[in-house]
Amino acid sequence: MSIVFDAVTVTAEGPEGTSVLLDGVNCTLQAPRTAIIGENGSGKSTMARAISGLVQPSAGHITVDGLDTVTDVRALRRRAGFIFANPGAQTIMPTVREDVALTLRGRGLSRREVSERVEAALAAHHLTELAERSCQSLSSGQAQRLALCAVLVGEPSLILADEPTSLLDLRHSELIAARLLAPAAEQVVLVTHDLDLVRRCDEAVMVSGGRLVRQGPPDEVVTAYVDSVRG
Ligand SMILES: Nc1ncnc2c1ncn2[C@@H]1O[C@H](COP(=O)(O)OP(=O)(O)OP(=O)(O)O)[C@@H](O)[C@H]1O
Repeated sequence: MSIVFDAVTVTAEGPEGTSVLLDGVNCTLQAPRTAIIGENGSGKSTMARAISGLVQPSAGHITVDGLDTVTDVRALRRRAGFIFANPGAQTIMPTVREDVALTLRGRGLSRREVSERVEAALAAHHLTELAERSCQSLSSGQAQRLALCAVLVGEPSLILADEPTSLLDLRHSELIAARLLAPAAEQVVLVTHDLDLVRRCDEAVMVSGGRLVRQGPPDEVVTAYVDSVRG
């Protein structure tokens, strides 16, 4: 798969006028696992949200395997799974099991197939014991695991994950990192501050002030990032 940013600018209107969130970003992301890194407010989440079509460029275009993120958004949503930074916003159904099953609705699967896939996904994310719990009653880390589980059960070709391990304890960070870095999807794009996780990806890009300032092997990009912070 290939994600192409072609002269992408994203702006937002606020009380203080127009803010530039992304500023003329050009890049092609095609490594199986790409990490987006940078300081708070640099534009990482905006990049991820723009790839998913949740945010629209005010200039330029983004394509995912040739699908335009604005005009082909429905086709794109069928292929991509998005894990938000605030996982509580992502649960729709009352219980954990129902929320995972929702992803498989409308796909023409038999009840048995749905049930088998849901139970396997719950087990893989250590959620079986919480399956009947109300989504609203989960801790933040449990909600983050549920969000990932509900995305992965749909077997998307592309996973966009915004800080997927930020709320997790060490054991579950490892579990989720392993799930994301294993070939769970053809392509995974992660926004993260976890530099160990970045080093386990195939490529990294660094964003600063809404611009893409570096792209390359994770070790090199992490070193440039650390140097830029420490001066
Ligand atoms: N709707 C909006 N209106 C105005 N400014 C916005 C809007 N959304 C984001 N921003 C600003 O755009 C900039 C980039 O935000 P973004 O969420 O992409 O940063 P980030 O790199 O993901 O940061 P963090 O590491 O803190 O999650 C920030 O300065 C943010 O305040």
